[in-house]
Amino acid sequence: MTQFIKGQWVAGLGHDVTSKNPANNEVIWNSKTATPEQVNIAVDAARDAQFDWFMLGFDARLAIVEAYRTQLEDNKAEIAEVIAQETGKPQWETATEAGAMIGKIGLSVAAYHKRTGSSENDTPAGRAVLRHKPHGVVAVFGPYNFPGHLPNGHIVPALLAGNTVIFKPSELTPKVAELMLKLWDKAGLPAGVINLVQGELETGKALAAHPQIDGLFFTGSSRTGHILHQQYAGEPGKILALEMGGNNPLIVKGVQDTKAAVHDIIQSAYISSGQRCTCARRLYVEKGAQGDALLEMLANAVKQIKVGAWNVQPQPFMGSMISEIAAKGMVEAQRNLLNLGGESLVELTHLEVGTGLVSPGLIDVTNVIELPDEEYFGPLLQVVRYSDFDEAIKLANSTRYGLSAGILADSREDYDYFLARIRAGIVNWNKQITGASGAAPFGGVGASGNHRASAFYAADYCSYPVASVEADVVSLPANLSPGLSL
Ligand SMILES: NC(=O)c1ccc[n+]([C@@H]2O[C@H](COP(=O)([O-])OP(=O)(O)OC[C@H]3O[C@@H](n4cnc5c(N)ncnc54)[C@H](O)[C@@H]3O)[C@@H](O)[C@H]2O)c1
Ligand SMILES: O=CCC[C@H](NC(=O)CCC(=O)O)C(=O)O
Repeated sequence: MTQFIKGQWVAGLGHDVTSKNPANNEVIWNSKTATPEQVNIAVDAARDAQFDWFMLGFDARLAIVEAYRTQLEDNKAEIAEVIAQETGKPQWETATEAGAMIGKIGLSVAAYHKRTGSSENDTPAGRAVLRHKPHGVVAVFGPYNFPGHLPNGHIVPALLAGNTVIFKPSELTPKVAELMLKLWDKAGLPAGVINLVQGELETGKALAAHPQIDGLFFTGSSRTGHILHQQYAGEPGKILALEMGGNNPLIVKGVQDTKAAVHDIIQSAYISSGQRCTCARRLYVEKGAQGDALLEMLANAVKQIKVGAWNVQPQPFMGSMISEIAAKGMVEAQRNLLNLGGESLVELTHLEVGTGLVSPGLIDVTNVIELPDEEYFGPLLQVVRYSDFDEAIKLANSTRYGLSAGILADSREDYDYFLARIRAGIVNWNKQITGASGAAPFGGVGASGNHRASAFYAADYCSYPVASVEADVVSLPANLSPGLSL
């Protein structure tokens, strides 16, 4: 029983699907997909439950969301283990993902009040009241790389605002989604308020195209996000929030502490085996001796990064990629860059047939005339040597994406110059460009998002404002308009 519809666990009626531990190919979950008919039933259930959920009021909804937080806290170790087992990320890292899921509750409550909530002002025309109402029934689509934290970042604010939800997780991480729904169920969420439909393209398409959803909150690839955006053309009444990928640049300029810079570069490019939307993909390093020294130290450090299965001790920095297919995709991406004229500084290799384990790679692409503007979603950092700062910024901006960007530079002036010119939703100075805070808005421009930032601003896309002018009784104005007599 792996679909959760109208408060009941039911079997999928579609085709067989499995989920595998990518570090050893062992099957850890199997089921059948939800059919389009089951998606219809889930949407109907969410529609039936929505008004009562809204009318419960914020405090009653919050009490249930807080009961969910208690479930997350009580089951934190299991959540971290299931995420690790299904994604391949090491346990030290998935413990932080489970922690972020817990932290999301407090942040979403604060954001609800700060970004939405209600307010009143007396005006000459009457009492002006601002309230926010939920959109209604919303679909949440999640990615595989943060299968708990990122869907949670849509679901929690959506429920707090009074929406009901149909959640379609990544087909690569169904077990994490199932565990999340078990915890919501234990928290006492009324039937139909959240529904889970598991499956692949057929299930996702049926949900995204359903006429009875009022909004869709998506985190995933730019490719899928663009398909959804086209699908929603001509649907101004539906809210679409797209959180997509990036081809993120990091510039190094005038840094004294080379070792610290190398550390920030590694945390930017190789954490989660390069499978974060915010990961640095392109590194701009000044030509000359200082740049040569930095690259030498970086290459040595990259060669020493420990890679291994999620549960080995001592823990590796990088776990497995999500699948063998993803690992092979990275080997292919590297081959493509080499064919275009790239020069390998550290080779990315597929470490074990049948697994997603790869070693991290570093490639100098300075001589590639037309660098593909692609998000290679794995541990392969492209290095470009530059001659002057304006050239580096121009190259950094030569992407259709605009998610994260950063500069490592000891000069405040250089940072200000960069900040004014770089086009991205997350711009960091002397800090890694991964690990964004949930207390800030999180979203990109260009092909990375549609101006509906998530994290602290997720509250914004979970409701719409209602402006009212009110008086307790009907009363005549002191002066009637010219030409009126009563
Ligand atoms: N900006 C962000 O906040 C953010 C965060 C995490 C990941 N990402 C991006 O996500 C990507 C990795 O995740 P992924 O590979 O799981 O993404 P994906 O686009 O393949 O899948 C995301 C979700 O969409 C569904 N889907 C795929 N095609 C669909 C279609 N045609 N119609 C409806 N649903 C469809 C999938 O089943 C899944 O649930 C990377 O590009 C990464 O940069 C972005
Ligand atoms: O993979 C993409 C996002 C990873 C992560 N970003 C966040 O967690 C945003 C904050 C939030 O949603 O609460 C990162 O930047 O590493």
